[in-house]
Amino acid sequence: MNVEQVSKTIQGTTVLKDITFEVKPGSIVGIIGRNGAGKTTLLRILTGIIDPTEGDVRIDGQSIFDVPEIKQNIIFVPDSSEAMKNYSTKELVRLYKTVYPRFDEAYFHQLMKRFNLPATKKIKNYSKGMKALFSLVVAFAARARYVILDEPTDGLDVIVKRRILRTLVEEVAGNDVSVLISSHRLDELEFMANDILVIKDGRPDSFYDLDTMKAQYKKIQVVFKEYLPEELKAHVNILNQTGRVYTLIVDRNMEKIEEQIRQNEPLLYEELSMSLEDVFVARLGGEEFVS
Ligand SMILES: Nc1ncnc2c1ncn2[C@@H]1O[C@H](COP(=O)(O)OP(=O)(O)OP(=O)(O)O)[C@@H](O)[C@H]1O
Repeated sequence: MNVEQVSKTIQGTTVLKDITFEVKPGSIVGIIGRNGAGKTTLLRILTGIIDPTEGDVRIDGQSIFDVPEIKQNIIFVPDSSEAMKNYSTKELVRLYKTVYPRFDEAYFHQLMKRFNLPATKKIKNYSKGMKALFSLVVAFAARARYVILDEPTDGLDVIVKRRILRTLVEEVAGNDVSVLISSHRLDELEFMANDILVIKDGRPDSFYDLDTMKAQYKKIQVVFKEYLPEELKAHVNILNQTGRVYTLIVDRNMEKIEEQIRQNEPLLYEELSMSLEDVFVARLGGEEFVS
């Protein structure tokens, strides 16, 4: 799937601007950004629910907006199953079969059994966890090549969460499905995503494979004799400060800053490993993260 310079303006406001990236077959792409950055709007465009103001989304070179059948390759799992609530499992299977001709009923029943999901007359009778699992069962049974998930583990207990994440990883590995996930759970994305798209105020901030992204920064723990020198404050991200102990994120290219830190003869200077959460703070943190 190729997302090409997608922009969206809603009521005169630019919600997305020039988003371009590629989803490779069999990969998991995590979409991260602060609240209101435009993630859900982007997912809705990628699914063909709303049109972009500019740009295109193509699968095998064909636009999902020009060739409606192409949308059979994409399934969207929204963050709520509200739309399904008054349907029975049977009715939903029938419905999905009309939209997704490759819907695999045998696989559907296999997954229902695996998750101990009973058939129900109304989806609203399911618990929150059951609803989330059911949405996933339907999505994978549809045999779409691209599964798009908005906050798939929001509000779920740890057991259900793990089952969902494991199923996602298995599907990608076993069936060559590609998954796009918008999530605030960076620890979860870190465990499974190959690539990460960072959106900042509707604009692409970066698109990297996770390892390259982490390699761009250095996380260091440093203890100064006094406090962090003023001249450094504007050039580092302070992740944490306890007394004179600082955890900082420094851009790898900012050798001058590192040199300046060392010139202050810190009592301790230690490199730590970067997490995706650290990258998020470094790229999107802004002022309020700096103490
Ligand atoms: N239909 C709409 N009408 C007006 N504004 C909209 C509409 N849809 C989205 N927006 C605006 O677009 C911006 C991006 O919203 P979006 O829901 O895509 O963000 P998000 O990154 O998914 O946020 P969150 O992480 O909080 O769910 C917000 O400022 C929102 O108010």
